[in-house]
Amino acid sequence: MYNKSDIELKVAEFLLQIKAIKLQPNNPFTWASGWKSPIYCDNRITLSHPQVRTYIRQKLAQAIQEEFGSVDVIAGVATAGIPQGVLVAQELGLPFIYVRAKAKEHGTGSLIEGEVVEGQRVVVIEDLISTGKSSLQAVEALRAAGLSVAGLAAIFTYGFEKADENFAAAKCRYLTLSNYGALIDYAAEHSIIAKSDMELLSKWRLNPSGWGQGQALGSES
Ligand SMILES: O=P(O)(O)OC[C@H]1O[C@H](OP(=O)(O)OP(=O)(O)O)[C@H](O)[C@@H]1O
Ligand SMILES: O=C(O)c1cc(=O)[nH]c(=O)[nH]1
Repeated sequence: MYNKSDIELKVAEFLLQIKAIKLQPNNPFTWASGWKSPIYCDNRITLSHPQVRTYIRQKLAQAIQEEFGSVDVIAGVATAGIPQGVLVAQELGLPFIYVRAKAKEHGTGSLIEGEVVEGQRVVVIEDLISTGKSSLQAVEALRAAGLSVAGLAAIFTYGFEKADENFAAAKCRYLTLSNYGALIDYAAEHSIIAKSDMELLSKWRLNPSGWGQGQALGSES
């Protein structure tokens, strides 16, 4: 049986343990959306840890079966969603395709790689959702190619309202194994993140799109 809150906390624990969660308030990360952020969740590091990547692969596969039912093909979002998607496709014994951020400019000129079969039911695999823009760009490409998108599954979401709005507008369901709330709960319970950083994260989380703009870095108030 798939117990969501246990999985949310277990994945958060793994991400902290393997140092996939990075904090750099004084040297903020620039996200794909252009937002500046004191935190970065690098799910790519899970690939270097067989125990962690196996857990993620198995739990994503289980969640997909429970939430989305029968599926014909798994699609990965380039680049970080590709290896995770391959692992899930292997676990489920399904074909795999992937969606590039933009069409290849030489060779086949493809936007989607692999065997694209119109009418197939696909689940899209992403590593992480911030605004959801990268994920939904892949969803739209798959729909434009004639596939039916059952939903999207990712390892982690920041749980931003913006992402929920974007997925709702695109009429696309999504699930994630873990999220920012679970990460903060786990870190607080086990005193993993320093109090000063926890306070900074609380302020950041109130206005993530505006954080780091027009203020001295590391001293936002
Ligand atoms: O929800 P969003 O606001 O779109 O942000 C999340 C996206 O950002 C990251 O990809 P990135 O573009 O950094 O590239 P990569 O996957 O090639 O590493 C991540 O892998 C997601 O695809
Ligand atoms: O929004 C992003 O670009 C992003 C944020 C994050 O924490 N991790 C990541 O891989 N991408």
